[in-house]
Amino acid sequence: ARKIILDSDPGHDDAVAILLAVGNPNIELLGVTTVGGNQSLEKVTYNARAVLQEAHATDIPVHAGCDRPLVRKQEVAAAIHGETGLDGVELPEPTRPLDQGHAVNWLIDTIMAAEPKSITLVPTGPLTNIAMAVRMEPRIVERVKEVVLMGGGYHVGNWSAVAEFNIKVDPEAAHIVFNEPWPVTMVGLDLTHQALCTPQVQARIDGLGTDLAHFVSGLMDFFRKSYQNNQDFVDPPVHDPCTVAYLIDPSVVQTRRCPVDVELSGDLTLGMTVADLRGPEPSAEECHTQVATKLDFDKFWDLVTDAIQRIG
Ligand SMILES: Nc1ccc([C@@H]2N[C@H](CO)[C@@H](O)[C@H]2O)cc1
Ligand SMILES: [Ca+2]
Repeated sequence: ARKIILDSDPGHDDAVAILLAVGNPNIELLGVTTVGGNQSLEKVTYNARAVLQEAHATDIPVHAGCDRPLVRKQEVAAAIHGETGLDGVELPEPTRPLDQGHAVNWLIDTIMAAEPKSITLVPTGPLTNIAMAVRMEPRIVERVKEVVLMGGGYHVGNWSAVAEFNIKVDPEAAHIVFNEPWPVTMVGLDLTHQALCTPQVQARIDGLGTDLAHFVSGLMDFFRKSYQNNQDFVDPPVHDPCTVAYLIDPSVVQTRRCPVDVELSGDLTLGMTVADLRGPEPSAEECHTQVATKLDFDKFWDLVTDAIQRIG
């Protein structure tokens, strides 16, 4: 199984990413780390613990990380995820205490103790924790198998005309992560806006009939209303699990190798992930970054539904 660490800010779609990682047998979720993003660090950390509780996965450690960006002031996405960061459902009381120690230290210790190239980092929030870990222990860059992150977009923005929330909230952290010489797959909005939870998809999930199925459906109801009211979408795009789905089955997500860098000083373009799609596609030896382009919608939702069913 593919060993992963989910660095997240739950968040409705982060929650689905956690469930996909817990439910799919080809993924071994080593732990969840949290970062301030969709809501405060305290709220997203509670939410991560509650989602794992709901999935009966109380063996999975949760470590809290950075509560704000490296440089800039914190911004949350309360309009999308609500005051709790996971509005729309009753959250179970987590029985597993929050694991002690800062997420950045746990990330470094876990990666340095593991077989080289055995752990995949899956960030689905602002990249503050990952950037801090890289600066504290540069050797994690050569030891990590790859980074598959939800963030950015080469033609799409959602927190500005051209920038995506996870990147724009902490662009300096993103700049660090994209410029280290490790394999980075950017699963950006170009891809995740295809991962729409249509009423048909939601009905199929709800139809599983379990408490967890209804929990996920409740999350999607809230997420749909938020997206309708704030982003003029009919159906909500469930961004974060696209990263895990790609790791389970690479055929679910088509990619294109290209240079990607993060704008740090543009008035209009701060936080933009600038992908250079010109000319022939470079090789992996020439270019360590790739972007996700096309989603296999049916395969993706099959994986999500299957994981929810397997958890029971
Ligand atoms: N409008 C909006 C803002 C933030 C997010 C969160 N940030 C990423 C998408 O921008 C996802 O990780 C999601 O959790 C989603 C929608
Ligand atoms: Ca997220």
